[in-house]
Amino acid sequence: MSLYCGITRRRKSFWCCRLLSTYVTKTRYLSELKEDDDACKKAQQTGAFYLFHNLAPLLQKSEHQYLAPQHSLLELERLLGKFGQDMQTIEDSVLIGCSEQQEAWFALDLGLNSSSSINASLQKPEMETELKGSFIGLRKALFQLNVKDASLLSTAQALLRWHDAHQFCSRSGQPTKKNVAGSKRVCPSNKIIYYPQMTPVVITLVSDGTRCLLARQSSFPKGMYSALAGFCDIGESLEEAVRREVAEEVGLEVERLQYSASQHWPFPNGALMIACHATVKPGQTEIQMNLRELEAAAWFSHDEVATALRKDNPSYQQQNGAFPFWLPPKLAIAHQLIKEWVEKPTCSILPA
Ligand SMILES: NC(=O)c1ccc[n+]([C@@H]2O[C@H](COP(=O)([O-])OP(=O)(O)OC[C@H]3O[C@@H](n4cnc5c(N)ncnc54)[C@H](O)[C@@H]3O)[C@@H](O)[C@H]2O)c1
Ligand SMILES: [Mg+2]
Repeated sequence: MSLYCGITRRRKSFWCCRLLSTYVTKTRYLSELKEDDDACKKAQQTGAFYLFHNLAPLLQKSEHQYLAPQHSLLELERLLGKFGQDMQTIEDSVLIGCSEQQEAWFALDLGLNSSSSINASLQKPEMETELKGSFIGLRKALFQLNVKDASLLSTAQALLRWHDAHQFCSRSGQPTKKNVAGSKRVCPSNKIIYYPQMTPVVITLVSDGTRCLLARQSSFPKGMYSALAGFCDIGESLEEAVRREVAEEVGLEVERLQYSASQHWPFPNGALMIACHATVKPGQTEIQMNLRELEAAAWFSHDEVATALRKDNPSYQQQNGAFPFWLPPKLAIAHQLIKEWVEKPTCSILPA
């Protein structure tokens, strides 16, 4: 017994003294900032701010891509002062991450119609000149950002949007108050805590063993086809959501399902995209398209898909008036799912 205790003690001290990895240190720092308002306020002093206006991020154009500039608290205070804005606006900022050196990153929207920023929407062009950038819709800019900025700005936009839409307690009707990091809102009258939410969405690449099924909605850019996507219903498992969505949209029953990857997606209101491969029952490949949801759906050969993957978004129209077939850009999980199938078409017919 005593020997056992000795080993346990030695192990414990080993774990406590072990140098934590940068990732673990960073994660724990962020978790501390979410729980400790004073620590988070302190982090703002040395932190960096990403600016938004009505949920459009401030961006600077650099050759073929956009860059997301950072601003210090001092620069932000100077900007707010110059435009006669209330310094309290800074309290609306939300924590979105930190660097490896533990410089905290925040996002702040200068244009949302909270009481402290009511005049800001009038000053957008002047602010853009002052900040040497433009506030550009994320849908337009997302695919011209590097992976780090795309991920940070997607998180930031989803969090800012959630706070803007959850200003009041749904039970008491009283204004809710955010913590400094913006990881929750609390109703002062009944202490109900609201946490930011995202909606689970399944995205499925259906295969019949040799071909894959791609579809388009009328709202997609012309010529672009993607895997089948759909919001999970309440109470559903991931598997049930995939089966239902495929049945609803193209009238087919899938039988084998394999999880591939997931991705946070900022549209329409912050979704967790869960990507899967699935196969249809042998011989059951006749598409019965749901016209309320889709404009077109078809089976595509391996060659057709592999060729389309190599092309960028073609903005030209063919002579017959049709638009060439193309696939979602690299950053979208749909692209990754399709690429995975092209590289290994059997990935969707492995036993689940
Ligand atoms: N990142 C990617 O690669 C990728 C690819 C395709 C689709 N998507 C995303 O997936 C999302 C869902 O795809 P879809 O539009 O085909 O879904 P869908 O097939 O479930 O159809 C959308 C309809 O579902 C209903 N709906 C049910 N729950 C909803 C909820 N929580 N929020 C909004 N609408 C809800 C609405 O009537 C809406 O019109 C899209 O918004 C799109 O942005 C992402
Ligand atoms: Mg759909």
